[in-house]
Amino acid sequence: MEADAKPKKSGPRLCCICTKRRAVLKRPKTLEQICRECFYEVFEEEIHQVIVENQLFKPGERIAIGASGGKDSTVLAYVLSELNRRHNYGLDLFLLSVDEGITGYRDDSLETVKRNELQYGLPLKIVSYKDLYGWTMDEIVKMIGLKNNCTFCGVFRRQALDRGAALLKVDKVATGHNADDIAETVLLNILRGDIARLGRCTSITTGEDGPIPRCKPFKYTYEKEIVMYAYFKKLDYFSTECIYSPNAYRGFAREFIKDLERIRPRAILDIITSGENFRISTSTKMPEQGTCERCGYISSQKWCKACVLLEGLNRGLPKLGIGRSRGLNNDIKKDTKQAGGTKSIESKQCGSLDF
Ligand SMILES: Nc1ncnc2c1ncn2[C@@H]1O[C@H](COP(=O)(O)OP(=O)(O)OP(=O)(O)O)[C@@H](O)[C@H]1O
Repeated sequence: MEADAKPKKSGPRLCCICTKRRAVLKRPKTLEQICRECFYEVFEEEIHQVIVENQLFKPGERIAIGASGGKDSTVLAYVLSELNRRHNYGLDLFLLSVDEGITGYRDDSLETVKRNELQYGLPLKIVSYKDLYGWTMDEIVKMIGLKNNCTFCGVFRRQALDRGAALLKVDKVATGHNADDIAETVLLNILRGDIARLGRCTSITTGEDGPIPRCKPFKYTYEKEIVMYAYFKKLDYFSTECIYSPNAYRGFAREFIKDLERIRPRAILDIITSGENFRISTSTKMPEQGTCERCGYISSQKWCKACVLLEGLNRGLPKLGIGRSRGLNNDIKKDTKQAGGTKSIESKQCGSLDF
């Protein structure tokens, strides 16, 4: 080194978007070093673009936000109400919570949602498994144990959200499913060979043929960015995992995706794109949509999954609706010589593979 060549002073790294303010974070999706203000802007703007490009909402619509009190739905409620104001979407927003009856988990997270109701000025409706089905998850777990309890919870929650949405008379339900959730579900559906669900799990809007459509404004939003946003904005959310969720298979898929993301952040978006581009062979038998003969809810079987599971619980035979090849619908089918012979590809072990 020459005597007069002094090492350059390295000042604070500047945000690579505005090039003015100091960079305080590395954006997980792109690894760009950016400032807090630019992070808020790109985060919110990307969600706005997704909403506009996919025409998720129409002016004047009533929208229920599925609010669990967790980070995703809390950020969704906050960002949707901000965007609604800023861009004049003209939406009537509501918070809709399902109380599964899990002591030490949902009761605490619902307290968070009640605070969010005041913080964001969004009316809240709570529907409970106890009122709808006569059972809390605590009671179900007491009867069936920890194995398969997610099946009950997932199936009941799906229907409970629809029923709550009907009570609120909303046009659509928006949920906080994020890009990581969707990539994980693509992978799980491939691993299980679940073609029907693989075909629809990447759709940003689902259930348009059912009672109330659902949409996922966070389809392309990374979980790490949601956590960062909630942290910097100091949003009030509940961060404990469900005490009854020992779903190891899903856990492995989640870890695998996190490992891929560490090496290559784009992996999450690429898995979603792969899921979107799968083509279902025309010879694959798909379930036909009908209505449950018992409760009138959408179902591809004689009875919907919730009624089958409930019947099992009430008869003291909780395994009745679990699994693929056995179960009440098959008994019903046999009894009534229902249309057929097609093996059901609807009844899977994990209740949350469908959004
Ligand atoms: N009990 C509930 N009541 C209302 N909506 C719910 C409930 N549980 C889940 N949801 C909706 O489904 C989405 C995905 O739920 P999931 O159980 O995968 O939780 P998550 O990914 O941890 O999301 P969150 O951080 O919002 O809890 C949530 O973001 C929310 O919109």
